[in-house]
Amino acid sequence: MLSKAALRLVSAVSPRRMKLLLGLALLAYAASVWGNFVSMRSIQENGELKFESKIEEIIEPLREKIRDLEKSFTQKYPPVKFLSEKDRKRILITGGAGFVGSHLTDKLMMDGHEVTVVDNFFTGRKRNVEHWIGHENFELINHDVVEPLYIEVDQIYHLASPASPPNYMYNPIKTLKTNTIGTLNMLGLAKRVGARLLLASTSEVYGDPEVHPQTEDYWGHVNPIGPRACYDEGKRVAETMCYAYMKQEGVEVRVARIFNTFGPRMHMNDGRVVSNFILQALQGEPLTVYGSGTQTRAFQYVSDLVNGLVALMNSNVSSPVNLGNPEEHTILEFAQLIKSLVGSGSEIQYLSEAQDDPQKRKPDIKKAKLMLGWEPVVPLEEGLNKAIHYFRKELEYQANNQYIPKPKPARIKKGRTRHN
Ligand SMILES: O=C(O)[C@H]1O[C@H](OP(=O)(O)OP(=O)(O)OC[C@H]2O[C@@H](n3ccc(=O)[nH]c3=O)[C@H](O)[C@@H]2O)[C@H](O)[C@@H](O)[C@@H]1O
Repeated sequence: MLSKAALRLVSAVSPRRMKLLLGLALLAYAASVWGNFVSMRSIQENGELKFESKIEEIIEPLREKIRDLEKSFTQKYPPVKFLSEKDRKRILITGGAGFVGSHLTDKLMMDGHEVTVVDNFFTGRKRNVEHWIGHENFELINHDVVEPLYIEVDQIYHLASPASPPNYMYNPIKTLKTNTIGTLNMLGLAKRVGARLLLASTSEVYGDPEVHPQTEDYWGHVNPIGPRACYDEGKRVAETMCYAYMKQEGVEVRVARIFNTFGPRMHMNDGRVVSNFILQALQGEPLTVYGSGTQTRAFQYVSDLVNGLVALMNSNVSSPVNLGNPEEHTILEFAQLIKSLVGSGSEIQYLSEAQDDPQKRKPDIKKAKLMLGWEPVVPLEEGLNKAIHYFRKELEYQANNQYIPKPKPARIKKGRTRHN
């Protein structure tokens, strides 16, 4: 039926119309083919777009990570002043990676000087100065001052020596060598290059003092054969060497008698009273008081000491100067203060008295006030809170990275025990 009707229609159409119709059909076919092609392309393009945006989603966080890594590799240093050639000094700090030395390094670097730190890392740590490594004004040398050193400098801050009683008693001969041979070497260097040398001496030169508070003209009361002598006598002879080089060789010397100092970057195992009490209070352990706790000390915050050292170095005072905070406390009062600042319920544990422990100590700082215009400005509690914050962070750090090495068994060789 349908084919008959179609035939009739076709025969009714003239050949011209037929051509037109065929042309139109061809055009429609071509259009439909093109349409399909275009829609397929757009599906494909859409797919590609989606694929690309998916890849972008994955890549962007990776790019972000690379940017972060690049940032962490491009070391950012603390801000440093620009000093003209005339004002910029080449400064050597022996023991510059230690507790006091590293704070002094920070100050002198930020003031715009060129600083060379020399340390044998017995009590110092690279970590204390790592924020300067790579800076054009900074150099770190792993060197023991017991060996000579040949460098060109304008000023020498000679701080190298263990300062905590357990550390300096650990190897008394080494403590003596550091304070005698080490000081001779540094004075020799100062003489050779015409540098000024500041010796970090100590309140321990007064021993267990019979004069209170201690003035610079007091000669002291030291047991020359006791357990503290390696440090006390080592520093006393170091002072003697400074003045011999000054008189005989014309070396410019400065001598700072440093009283008890505390602050961040004290070693966790330092063993001095401030770090011991803070760590004990933070961990809820008993605070170990040696003896009755009635012995006294006066504690200064490290930034005050650093300002005093720089003021002394740049002054014209060549005789010894006390640098300390005259606020005196008994050790027991000090234990109670730290307990309350930490908010700790730790007990007080009385242990036997340390041999030759000075029974009272407090600096007379009239000379520093008058001749350097210096005095401590950081209140004890403020300084202690900073130190507590530091040790709290150190404990957290330790807890997250704790690595307890297994003790190595002694190696047996040919039937005999060898000490590793
Ligand atoms: O901190 C310092 O700058 C000084 O430290 C020590 O001198 P010392 O006063 O004996 O320092 P600590 O070991 O902190 O002792 C202070 C007092 O606390 C007592 N102490 C210490 C540690 C402890 O856990 N418990 C405790 O009661 C000691 O017996 C002593 O009476 C060094 O010998 C000095 O050279 C140094 O300048």
